[in-house]
Amino acid sequence: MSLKVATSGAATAAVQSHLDRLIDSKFASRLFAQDATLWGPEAEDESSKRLGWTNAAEVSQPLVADIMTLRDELQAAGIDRIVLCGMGGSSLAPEVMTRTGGVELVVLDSTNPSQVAQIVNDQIERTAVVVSSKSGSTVETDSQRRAFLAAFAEAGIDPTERLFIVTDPGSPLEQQSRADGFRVFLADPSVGGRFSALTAFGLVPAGLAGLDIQSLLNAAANVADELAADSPQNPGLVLGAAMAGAEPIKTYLGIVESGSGIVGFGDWAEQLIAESTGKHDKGLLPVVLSEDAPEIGLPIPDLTIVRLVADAAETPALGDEINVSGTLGEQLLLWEVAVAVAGEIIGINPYDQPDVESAKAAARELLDATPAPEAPAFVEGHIEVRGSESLLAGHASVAAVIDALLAAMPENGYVAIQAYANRNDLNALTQSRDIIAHRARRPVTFGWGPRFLHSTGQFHKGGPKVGVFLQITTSEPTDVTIADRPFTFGELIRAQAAGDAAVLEQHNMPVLRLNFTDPVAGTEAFLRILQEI
Ligand SMILES: O=P(O)(O)OC[C@H]1O[C@H](O)[C@H](O)[C@@H](O)[C@@H]1O
Repeated sequence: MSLKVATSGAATAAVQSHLDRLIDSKFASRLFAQDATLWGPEAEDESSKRLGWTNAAEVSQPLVADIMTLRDELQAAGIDRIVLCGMGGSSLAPEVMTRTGGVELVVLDSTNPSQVAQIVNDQIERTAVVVSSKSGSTVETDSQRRAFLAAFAEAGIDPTERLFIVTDPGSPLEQQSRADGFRVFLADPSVGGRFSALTAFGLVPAGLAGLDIQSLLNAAANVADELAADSPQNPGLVLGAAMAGAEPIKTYLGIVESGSGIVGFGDWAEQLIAESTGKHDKGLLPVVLSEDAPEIGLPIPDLTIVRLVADAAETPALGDEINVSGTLGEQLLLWEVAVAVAGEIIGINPYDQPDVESAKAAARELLDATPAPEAPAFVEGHIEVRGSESLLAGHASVAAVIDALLAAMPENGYVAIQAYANRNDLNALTQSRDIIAHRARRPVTFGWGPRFLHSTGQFHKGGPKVGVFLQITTSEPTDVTIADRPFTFGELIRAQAAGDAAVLEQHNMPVLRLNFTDPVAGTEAFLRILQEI
C-alpha cells in the first residue's frame, strides 16, 4: 500500500483552485525547511517554535532503543499491563497506534470517578504507568498521576520503578519528577501537542505496550520527501486543499473508515484538525462517521466525506468525496501536512488553541467557589434536566427539550453530544449519535468529556458559533479522592462539565444538560426517548 489521495467532484475543484498557488509559493518545501512565515506575520512567533514535527520521524530514532530496553526490563519483571495517563495530544496518537497494531494499551484520559477507579484498581502488580503531559500542568493528568501514586503506595510498590514521565524539558512535571527519583523521557519542545504523534508522546506508551515503533517511524520517514515536494502529486497538498479549499468553505469533514485497517484514526484526526483550525469563527469540524451513518446519505452541502480506504489507487473517489490510503505511519505525517496546508488556506495559525483555556478557567472558578448545586428545571425518571432558558421555557419532557435543542440549530449548524461519563460502562451512549443525526439531518459529533475539551472543544468555542450542545453527566455512586488536592474526581468532572457549558452559553450557543441520576438506567431511558422522537 502506498500513500495516495484521490478526489472527485467538488473536492477536485477545491484542489484545483489552490494547487498551483501552493506549488508556486513552494509551500511544501518551505514547510519541511521549517519556514515559520507560512501562516502570516501574526502566526510567526508561535510557528517558529512549533515546526519540529516535520522531521520528528528522524529526530525520534534514538528513542526507540531506550524504550525497547525499558520494555524488556518490565517484561522480565512480569509487568505487562501498560496504562497511559494523558489528555488530547498526549494520549490520542498512542491510542490509535496501539489499537491499529493490535497491542493492548489502557488509556486513562478521563476524570470520571468510576472509570478512574476501574483502571487504577485493576492488576496493579502487573501495571506500569506512563504519565504524559507536554506542559506538565494539565489538571486531569496530574490527578490521574496522583491516583496511581496512591495505588502503588497502597500496594507496597515503589512507584519510581513503575511510573514513567513524558514531558517537555523544564516543565514543572520534569523538575518534580526528577527530584522524586522518577525516570523522565523528554519530548521535543519544538513540536506542539497535537502534532506530537512521532515524538516521545506517541512512541513511549506505544512502544512499552509492544508496538513495533521502529516500523512506524520508518514508514513516516519514507514519505517525508514525497510530502516535501512542490509537486501536484504531493498527497499532503492535495488532501489539505481538498478538505479546506472549497469556496465557500465546507466546514464539516466526515471521516469514514472504509477498509484501511486503521482503528480509531478519526479520534486522533479530530483533535489535530479541530484544534488546529477551529478559531476566529473559522475552521473545520471533523465528524467521525461509520459507513452507514445518516449524514453520508443526506444532502448536506457543507460536508465533505473523506474515506480511509485500503488502496485509493484502486478505489476511485465518488461523488464529491476524498479517498485516502496509506499505512498509519505514513498517514500521521500526511494529515499533519494537510492541516498545515488547510491552516494556510483558511487563514489561521494552526499552532495555537486560544479557546481551550476558557473552559479550564471556568472549571477552576467553580472548583474554588464551590457553588450550591443548581436545581434541575424538571426531572423525568432517572434524568434531571437543566439548560439554557431559551430551550427549557414551556417544556416539561426530555423529548420536548431535545426537540427544542434541534430546532435552535442554525441551518448551517451542528449538534455536539458531550458525554461526561464512563466510556467503558456506558458505551451504548454512542448510539445516540446516529439517531440524532437521522433526526437533525445535519452533522453530529460525539465526544467523551473531558477528553473532547482537548480536541473539538477548541472548535466549539473558537469556530463558527453554529453549534447546539447536548451535555450528558452522570451521578456516580462512588467518588475517588485526589491526594493533596481540595477536590475529588467527582467534583472535578462536574466542574469541567458546568464550566464548559457556561462558556458555550457565554458565546450565545444553546446547551441542554441532562444528568442521569442512575448512569445505566438513565442511559437506557435516554436512548428509548431518542428512538421515539
Ligand atoms: O500535554 P499537555 O500539556 O498535558 O496537554 C494536553 C492537551 O491540553 C490542551 O487541551 C491542549 O489544547 C492540547 O493540545 C493538549 O494536547
